[in-house]
Amino acid sequence: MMNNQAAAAVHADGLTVRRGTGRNPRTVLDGLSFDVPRGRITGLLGPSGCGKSTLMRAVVGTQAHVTGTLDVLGRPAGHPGLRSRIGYVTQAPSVYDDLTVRQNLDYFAAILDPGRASAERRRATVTRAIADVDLTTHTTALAGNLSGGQRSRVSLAVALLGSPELLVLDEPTVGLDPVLRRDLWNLFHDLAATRGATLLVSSHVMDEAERCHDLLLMREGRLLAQDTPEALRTRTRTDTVEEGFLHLVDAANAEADATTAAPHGSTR
Ligand SMILES: Nc1ncnc2c1ncn2[C@@H]1O[C@H](COP(=O)(O)OP(=O)(O)OP(=O)(O)O)[C@@H](O)[C@H]1O
Repeated sequence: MMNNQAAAAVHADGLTVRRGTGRNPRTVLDGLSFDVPRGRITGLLGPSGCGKSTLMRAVVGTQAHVTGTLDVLGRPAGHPGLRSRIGYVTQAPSVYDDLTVRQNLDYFAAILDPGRASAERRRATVTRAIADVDLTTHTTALAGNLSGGQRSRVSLAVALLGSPELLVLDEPTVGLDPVLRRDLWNLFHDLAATRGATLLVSSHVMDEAERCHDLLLMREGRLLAQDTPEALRTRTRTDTVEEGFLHLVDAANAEADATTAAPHGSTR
């Protein structure tokens, strides 16, 4: 029998995160338990503020006040040995505006793979990463002169440099036109299929859910469902993941209302 937990790229059990300062920290992730399977694309979907970025920060090890179990590539999240195995792209592109696209990539490649002896390998890696994100015609452009979408793709190229086993991408398609969005999703599928990478991709656009292999649907810091898009549609008897998500939200609300309205004589 396959051991899902051992095979998972990310395994969470009772994952809880409290954020905020002072005497009133808020629970923003509330006891999440899930697995992110290896070599597949898992979409992390839910409305703005539901906790997607916090979950991603916990996975890459940059989030404080994390409790419960959170294992990443077989090690506790945040373990130093995971740094080179994970590529992380935040919502704010982290590129140097006064460097060209190629110089940005050269800079980060030199940190990952330093030394004169690896210069040729670095050059090839940089060229491939630029091609991956379709910026070959912009290699000599200053990052500061690029559009928002192009800058995001430079960030993504940086994350691809080390051929990471796990890519954590926080809303990578925000602000992109439909053609670029499609091209990026094709790239994500290619990375999973040909390089065996695991991708955890967040979005609040539900139609992007249809492009994922697996889904984690979140709402208000809780997990509403973990399913494939098809299984979710079938289970909720809906035509789209968006309708399925709304169905689950309505069911959760009805359950909460029923609990609140429980009769006084209840034995609970
Ligand atoms: N530094 C912080 N201190 C306290 N609470 C925070 C902090 N940052 C975020 N939060 C709260 O944590 C919750 C989850 O935020 P998070 O950024 O993870 O959501 P999200 O789903 O990624 O939202 P979006 O799609 O808008 O990026 C929100 O209610 C937010 O207000």
